[in-house]
Amino acid sequence: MNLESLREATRKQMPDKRWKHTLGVVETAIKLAKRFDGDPVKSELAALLHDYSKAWAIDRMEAIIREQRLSMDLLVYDKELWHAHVGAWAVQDEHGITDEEVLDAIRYHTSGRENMTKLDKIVCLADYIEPGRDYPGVSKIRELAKHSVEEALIAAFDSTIEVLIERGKRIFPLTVLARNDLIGQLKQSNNKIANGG
Ligand SMILES: Nc1ncnc2c1ncn2[C@@H]1O[C@H](COP(=O)(O)OP(=O)(O)O)[C@@H](O)[C@H]1O
Repeated sequence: MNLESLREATRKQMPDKRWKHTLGVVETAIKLAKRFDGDPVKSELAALLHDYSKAWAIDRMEAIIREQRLSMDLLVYDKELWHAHVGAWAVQDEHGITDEEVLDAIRYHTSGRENMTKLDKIVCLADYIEPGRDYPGVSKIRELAKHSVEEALIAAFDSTIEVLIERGKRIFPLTVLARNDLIGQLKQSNNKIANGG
């Protein structure tokens, strides 16, 4: 399947507002890939497909999670998390996408995870800072994203965790693990710099 028909198929899954957001994520992911030595081709593909199932009915997503045994523990957390796992399954099922790196970047774009790949980081961060995003703290995250994917993602996860706490919601633990891991990665790279390389 070529990129143009994937675009059309993806556009059909969502309302115009979500499609506009998707195009913003694509544009931002390509920029981040160029800035941080990522893979612009995979970044474009994963960004295009990241919200493939976002507008699907909750019942449809729940059925897929159960039938495909995607990640049963997901069901007790915010439904906003479901589309990422369902989307990774759907693009494989409907369009034969088999690149595990791309599928993982779709699957973990909302929560993050431990040991995020560069592609995971790029797609997740692009989703937080694409030009259409407007929420408290977004300009600080955009500023950080000019020099460090890790620092920007930590700030992004902080903002999500803060909102979840304010609203008294459960926190899906992968986001906490992702944040801890990114802090460790930053410490390591700072130590390397302090020790001369
Ligand atoms: N660790 C988490 N635990 C619970 N809910 C989460 C977590 N991370 C993200 N979410 C939920 O997912 C939402 C963001 O999902 P996202 O795919 O970025 O949707 P949108 O593109 O509509 O902002 C957050 O507002 C929050 O409700």
